[in-house]
Amino acid sequence: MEVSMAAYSPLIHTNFMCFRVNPVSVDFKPKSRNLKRLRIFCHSSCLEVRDLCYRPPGTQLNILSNISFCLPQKSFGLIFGRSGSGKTTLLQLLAGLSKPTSGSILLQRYGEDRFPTEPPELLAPQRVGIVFQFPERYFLADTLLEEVTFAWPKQKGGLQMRENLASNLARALNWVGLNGVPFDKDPQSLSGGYKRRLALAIQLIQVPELLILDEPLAGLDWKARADVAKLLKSLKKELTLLVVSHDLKELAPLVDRSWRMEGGGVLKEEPLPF
Ligand SMILES: Nc1ncnc2c1ncn2[C@@H]1O[C@H](COP(=O)(O)OP(=O)(O)OP(=O)(O)O)[C@@H](O)[C@H]1O
Repeated sequence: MEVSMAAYSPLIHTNFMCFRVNPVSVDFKPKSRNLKRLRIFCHSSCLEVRDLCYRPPGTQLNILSNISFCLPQKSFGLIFGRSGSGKTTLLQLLAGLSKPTSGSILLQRYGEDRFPTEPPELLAPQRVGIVFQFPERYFLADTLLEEVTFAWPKQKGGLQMRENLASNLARALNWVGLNGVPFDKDPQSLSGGYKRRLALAIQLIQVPELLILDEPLAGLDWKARADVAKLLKSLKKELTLLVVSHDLKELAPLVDRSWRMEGGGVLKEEPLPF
């Protein structure tokens, strides 16, 4: 499902995140076919989604039914499944664009002893970054600099936040490989792959706790797809990524956990189907 500009524009610029934590060692039992049960170094926090249900206002049918899963910090989760099964709807709930009918979206933190440090906290939408399908369709500005700074706070009181964002800007552009591109370049003149990089950079400036991507390879040529997949692999070293995609083979090497969304909005952990 594509998202209207009205829904997208404020979101791409307003989802902020504020803090990061250090990794500790925990047991991680991936069910993916290609991964043995192993003990890896990870994760001082974990996204925990519990019993999430969604029924659009005024309807009788649940689009999402009792969805529960967890995704450790700095890992790559992939959701696949048939068109219309509810994948985009789930991403919209995680990003705070819609409110769940019931259930919760939490962040559980762990101490060095690998036990929870305190009860899980609600994951605020400001700490989630989201890149929608075909994000370049929603670019608004005439220059790269205007695009990345579009929704930075303009009022006087926002000075501190502007300074923080500015100090992250170079790092974000560097991260996605846009550091050599002139600030006055028209975003629409970039190649397909570089437009995706720009959409990612806008989210990375805010260093999200969770970065959500809806069909990140859709509509790109083979070279750009390979480049974006490589970029996602490098982002995974620093961020927690949750991706919805039909491009399973290209993303498979990155995947730590995968789930199939079935009809009726039921999510089941499942290895990739090939
Ligand atoms: N506000 C709404 N009211 C009624 N039905 C809705 C609403 N939002 C989504 N739907 C329906 O919910 C179902 C799930 O849609 P969604 O876009 O989440 O599926 P998807 O798995 O992401 O599909 P695709 O892979 O094609 O993007 C669809 O049948 C859609 O028409």
